[in-house]
Amino acid sequence: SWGRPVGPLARRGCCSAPGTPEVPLTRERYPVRRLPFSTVSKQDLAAFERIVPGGVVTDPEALQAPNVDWLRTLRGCSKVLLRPRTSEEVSHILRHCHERNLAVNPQGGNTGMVGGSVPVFDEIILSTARMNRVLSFHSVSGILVCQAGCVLEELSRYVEERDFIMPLDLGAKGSCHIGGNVATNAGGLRFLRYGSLHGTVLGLEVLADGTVLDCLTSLRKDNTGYDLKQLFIGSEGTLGIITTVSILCPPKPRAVNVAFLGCPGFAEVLQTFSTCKGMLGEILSAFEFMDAVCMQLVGRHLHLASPVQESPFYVLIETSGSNAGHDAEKLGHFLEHALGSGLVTDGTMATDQRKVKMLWALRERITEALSRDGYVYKYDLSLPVERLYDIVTDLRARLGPHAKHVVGYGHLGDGNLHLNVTAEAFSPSLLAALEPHVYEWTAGQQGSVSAEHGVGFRKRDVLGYSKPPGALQLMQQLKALLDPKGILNPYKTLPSQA
Ligand SMILES: O=C(O)CC[C@@H](O)C(=O)O
Ligand SMILES: [Zn+2]
Repeated sequence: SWGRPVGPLARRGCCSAPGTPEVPLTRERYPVRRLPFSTVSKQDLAAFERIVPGGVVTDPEALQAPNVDWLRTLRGCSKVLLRPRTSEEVSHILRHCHERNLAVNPQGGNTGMVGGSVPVFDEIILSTARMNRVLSFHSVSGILVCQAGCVLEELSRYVEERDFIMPLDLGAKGSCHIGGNVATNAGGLRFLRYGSLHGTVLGLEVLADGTVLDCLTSLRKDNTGYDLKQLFIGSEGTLGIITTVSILCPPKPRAVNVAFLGCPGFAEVLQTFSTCKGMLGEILSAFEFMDAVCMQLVGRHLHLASPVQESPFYVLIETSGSNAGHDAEKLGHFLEHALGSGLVTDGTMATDQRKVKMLWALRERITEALSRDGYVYKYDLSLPVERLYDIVTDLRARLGPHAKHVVGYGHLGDGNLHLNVTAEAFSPSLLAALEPHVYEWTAGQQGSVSAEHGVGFRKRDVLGYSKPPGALQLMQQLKALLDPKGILNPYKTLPSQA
C-alpha cells in the first residue's frame, strides 16, 4: 500500500523540503513523445471557470504536488487543475476537452505506484477531491453509493458507524479515493476474504466524451447483457472517468484477531498457510508475509520494533468472525499446532484494537520504510505461491552489492508478491540488470507483471509479458471506440508502440 497519511513523505505539501532533490521531468527521463493535443488557451480557462466557478487552479505553486507521483520519481508539467463537485460538471469539462482535443489526467488521492495518476506532459488534471459525498447507504443490504472522490478511510469510518466495513483496505486509505481505487482495481489487505472489486462493485457512473454512462445499479444479480461496468474497473481512467460508485459492504465482524509469527524458512511460510486454511478456514481474513530485511527496514526507518524473535520470515494472520471466544479458541489451537510442529518459531496474538493496529503497521508501512531507504524499483507480481520467493533469492545473487536492499513481502494468500529493490539513486545499469529479467522470469511462471497496482505509465510497455497480442489488440480497439481522440489519460495502460 502506499501514500500512508503518516510521516512527512506522505504529507508531502506543495514544495519539497529544503535539500530534497527535484523530481526529474518524466519527459526528460523516459523516451516519450507528446501526442498532438491542443494546449490550454485563455478561452479554455474562461470556459472552465464558467463550468466550475472557483474550481480552476493555475497557481504554479499549487500545481507542483499534483504533478508529482507519490514515489517522487515522475513529474508532469500540467498548468491547470480542475476541481469539479458534480458529475454534471465533469460531463461539461469532458465535452469541452473532447471538442477542443485537450488531454485529461484524472486524479484521485495520487497515491498510485505506477504513475497512472500524474500527467506525463501538460494534460489537464481533473481532480476528484471535491466529489466527496456519500449519496446513500442501505443498512440491510450494506450497499453504499458515493461520489468518486470519497477518501477510503472516511468511507470506512462512515460504514463502520453503521456496523459494516469497506470490502477493501490498503495502507494508503488515509489519502486514496474510492474512484481511484476502482479505476486501478486496487487489491489490498482484505482481498483474500472479500475478493476483487470486480465482485464488490455493483455499479458505476462513468463519463468519457461527456456522455454519462449510467451503470449505477445496486443489484446483486444482473444478467441483462454485457456487464459494461467491468470494463472500467482497472481501466485507469483511459476509457472513461468514474464519477460515482455503488459498492457492497460486508457486515462488520464482531471479533478480529491478529497473530504475528516468525517462520524459519519460506517452505514453513507455505505450510503455515496450508495449515491455516485447513484449521481457520471460514474465519481467515488475511494472510500476509514479509521477510527479515523488511523487518530491519521498518525498524531502521520507522522505529517500529519487532514483536517476535528475529526470524527469516514473518507472517501476519488475521481472523474475522462473529464469535470472539470461538475464534480465539480456534486461533489458539492453530498456534499450538504451528509452534509444536516447528512451522513457527515465535508468535504473538492481539485482540485489542491498539495492538491489532500496531501489528498491522509492521506490514502496512513497509512501503514507507522502503521509500526512506533510497530510490525504489517496484515489482507487483502474481506468481504461483510455491515459486513466489524464488525471484527474491535469485535477484539478491544477481545484483550483489549493486542493490542496497532486495525485499519480498506481500499478500501471500492471494499469490501476490511485492518485490522491491532499493539503491542510493536511480541507475540505468541497475535497471538493466532488473528488466526485462524480472518480467521474463514472471512470464516463465505464467504470472502477472501487474497484480494489483495497475499499469499506469511505468508498466505499459510490459503488458505483453502477461497478455497475448490478440488481447492487447482488442484493448486498443476498445480504447479507440470509447475514447476516439485518445484524450483520456494518454500515455498510460496500453503499450506505446501501437
Ligand atoms: O510498495 C509496494 O510495493 C506495495 C504496496 C502495497 O500494495 C502493499 O501491499 O503494501
Ligand atoms: Zn499490496
